[in-house]
Amino acid sequence: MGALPAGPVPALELDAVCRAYRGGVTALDGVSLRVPAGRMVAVLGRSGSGKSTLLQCAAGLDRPTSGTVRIGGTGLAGLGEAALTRLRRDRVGFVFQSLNLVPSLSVLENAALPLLLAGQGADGRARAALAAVGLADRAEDRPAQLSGGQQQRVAVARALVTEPDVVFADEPTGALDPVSAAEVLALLRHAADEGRTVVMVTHDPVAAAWADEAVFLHAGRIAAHEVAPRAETVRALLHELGRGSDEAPDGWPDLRPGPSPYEPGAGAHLAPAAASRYERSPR
Ligand SMILES: Nc1ncnc2c1ncn2[C@@H]1O[C@H](COP(=O)(O)OP(=O)(O)OP(=O)(O)O)[C@@H](O)[C@H]1O
Repeated sequence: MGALPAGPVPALELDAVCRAYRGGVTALDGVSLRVPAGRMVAVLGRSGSGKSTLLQCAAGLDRPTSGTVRIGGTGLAGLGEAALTRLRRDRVGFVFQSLNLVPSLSVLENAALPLLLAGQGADGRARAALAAVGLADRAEDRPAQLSGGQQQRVAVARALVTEPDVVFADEPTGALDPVSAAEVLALLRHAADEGRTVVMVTHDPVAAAWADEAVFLHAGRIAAHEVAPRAETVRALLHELGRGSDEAPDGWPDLRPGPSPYEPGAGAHLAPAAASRYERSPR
């Protein structure tokens, strides 16, 4: 393989990442992905295509069998557990579908949790993070006193409280009604517009339309990607994908073993985000 062209360091870079599980399942089979700072990427694909595994490997929660993951140019493979934990704590935020809020803690304490765990003063920053998600007045409540959408906004506040470079979101809107989902998506979009990188796994074509790019996984490989995705085209691609077997569906660009669409500079042609911060306008 030739030397990579020089360019700005991507916020997130996966190079030929494979993840095989015992028992012979290859969940990821040579995934390469480069995401510059300030980009929001949606990861789609049918159940079992490897989306969660991709997120786990990219976030340093799981270690690939082979291939490399870099966050801000730092290779994760070379880090010991303590350094990896620090990197995750300082530079990465997570939002999960299952929220993971601590019921016995207040909303404010939940938002502050990453800072508290790091032994840092948390109150001011956590209040600011709560204000940013519109929940300043619910700081003293317990999570159970909030709606599902509000709880997910607390989870977003917690993910952003450390001002991370990269935010990973796994089905962040899966359990929400459309209005609450739009509120959460607007917050993630806003984070990207502020310069953070957002990688979001979703099954929802409408959610994917908030992203700058959509990546479609099929049998552990990137089968296609779409720049400035629209819900209708994402839906159509997912439909095609659903009809596929273990091979890339007919008519899909098979990107193996050619270059990744995420080579440096690949995003330079992207149109600026079409949406206002809190309301996604149709493309
Ligand atoms: N710990 C594990 N041990 C063995 N196989 C696993 C493990 N985790 C995932 N797999 C397998 O790896 C493949 C990819 O799983 P993954 O959870 O990444 O898919 P996914 O696209 O996120 O699916 P879903 O949309 O259903 O969440 C599947 O075949 C799954 O069964």
